[in-house]
Amino acid sequence: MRTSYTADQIRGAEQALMATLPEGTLMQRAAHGLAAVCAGMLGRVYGSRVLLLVGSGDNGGDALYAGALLARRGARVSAVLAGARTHEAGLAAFLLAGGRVAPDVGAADLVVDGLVGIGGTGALREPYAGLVERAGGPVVAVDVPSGVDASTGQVAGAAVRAQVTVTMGALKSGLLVDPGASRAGHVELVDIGLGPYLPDPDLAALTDPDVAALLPSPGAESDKYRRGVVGIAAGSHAYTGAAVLAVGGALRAGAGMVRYAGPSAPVAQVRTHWPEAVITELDRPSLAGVGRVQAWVLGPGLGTDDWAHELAAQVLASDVPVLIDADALSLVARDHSLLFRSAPVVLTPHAGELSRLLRVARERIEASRLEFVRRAASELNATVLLKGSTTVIAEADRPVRVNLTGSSWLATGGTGDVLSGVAGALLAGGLSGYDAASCAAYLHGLAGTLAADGAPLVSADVATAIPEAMRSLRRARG
Ligand SMILES: NC(=O)C1=CN([C@@H]2O[C@H](COP(=O)(O)OP(=O)(O)OC[C@H]3O[C@@H](n4cnc5c(N)ncnc54)[C@H](OP(=O)(O)O)[C@@H]3O)[C@@H](O)[C@H]2O)[C@@H](O)CC1
Ligand SMILES: Nc1ncnc2c1ncn2[C@@H]1O[C@H](COP(=O)(O)OP(=O)(O)O)[C@@H](O)[C@H]1O
Ligand SMILES: [K+]
Repeated sequence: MRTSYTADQIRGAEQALMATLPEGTLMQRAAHGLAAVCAGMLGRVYGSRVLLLVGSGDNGGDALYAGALLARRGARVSAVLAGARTHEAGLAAFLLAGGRVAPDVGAADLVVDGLVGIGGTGALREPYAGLVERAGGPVVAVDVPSGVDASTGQVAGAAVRAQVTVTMGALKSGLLVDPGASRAGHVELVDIGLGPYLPDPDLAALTDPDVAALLPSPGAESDKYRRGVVGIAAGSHAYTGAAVLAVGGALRAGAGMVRYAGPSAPVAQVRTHWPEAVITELDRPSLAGVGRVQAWVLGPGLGTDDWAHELAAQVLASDVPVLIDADALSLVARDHSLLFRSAPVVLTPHAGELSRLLRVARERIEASRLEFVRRAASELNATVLLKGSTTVIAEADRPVRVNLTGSSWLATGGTGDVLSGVAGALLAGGLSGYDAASCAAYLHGLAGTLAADGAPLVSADVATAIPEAMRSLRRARG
């Protein structure tokens, strides 16, 4: 499990650790780690040109001490002092090591962004914003890319786009969640001894072994019913493909059995693609003849008419976990009373669907994914998986899970339908909503990466690659 923290949490831990150490120790540890990463990026340090962007706080201090270490190894290091103040001891060490102060940015083999770290608030002000725009060359960000909110990943204006971010002591949540995550590039963590002082994390991210340990796998006593039967209420005369994809996701993710219920047009498609599915053709919105399931997937391609509403109401009146996706999210947005039930609910909206559920503009949700996924989980009393370039999963009183797998090739029609089937199979297999959603996002992202392999994929490829993704996890676990 990887964990991350807000700026306030980091500051609290740093203060507790600092109280046990001689003054300046932490900054020296930070600077050594930073200089080592810079040296690795430069390859040959001697004779290279390094430009430091130095702000008024300790983030600038880290940059100056690291600049001093590089200057001692023969780099030509210059520093633009952008703040009203400069870290005094850091500047003295930098000048003593042969660094020089420059009036403005110039050509460099490496730019070190020490403008602001966890002390940054809001959009970058001038002259910082202008420096960020003008500086050329590969950038290593100190602690967080300046302009990215360390706690949330929000970017309010100009922000550094780093190749590498060297972060001190522990990951900051803003490095894991877009838009901040895509500004951070590759993240290197420098151990400064903060571990024992860290509180419960703000975010948690599953890793290969975590997911391998959580995934259900059949034992000697298993049969198809014990492995989990998933019901899929999806598809309509207008949208048949979504049903095929959701059923495919559930089958490939290891459901013991998939029961599909829908009208004649998607039934014909599902029957053709998935002879394994047990199908009930519905001529009216009733689940009377469908048989028992351990979890439902409700919504892909379902439509939003009265027929769909009635079917959704029946599914939600059951006593098993229900995953609500796509059109069923629109039904719920119009009629929140559908969510009044005691069995677990997992919602899997993208930002547009969450915008309808919360009545908040889509752009605001994309800019502040953590805030709105938390709000949705608490207001709707459900596990909420918010899809997109960063997928985040929230449930009341648990750390938000952030998904670290995936590929932007997944941004293509129908991949969300596959995800709903995968998550449904895991719910039916006995995982909680929180674990089923997190593991499904992880597998789906991994399968997307495997299926794309650097080129376009179609959503059915993602379902096909789910077993390979599972195998790769189990291989990693040994
Ligand atoms: N504590 C420790 O043990 C360790 C800390 N470490 C390091 O210290 C960093 C935190 O240092 P910090 O607290 O001094 O804050 P920091 O991020 O440098 O910036 C604060 C100043 O920036 C300014 N400013 C803010 N927003 C702005 C904006 N939008 N646009 C423009 N300016 C803005 C504002 O200054 P003002 O403008 O008010 O003069 C504010 O005072 C941390 O990230 C890590 O790198 C490591 O060495 C490990 C040990
Ligand atoms: N830029 C991106 N990077 C990574 N994953 C993405 C990106 N954009 C979309 N995705 C993923 O692709 C899937 C798209 O789902 P969704 O929006 O429901 O599409 P559809 O409704 O067409 O099935 C989600 O799992 C989402 O997280
Ligand atoms: K920075």
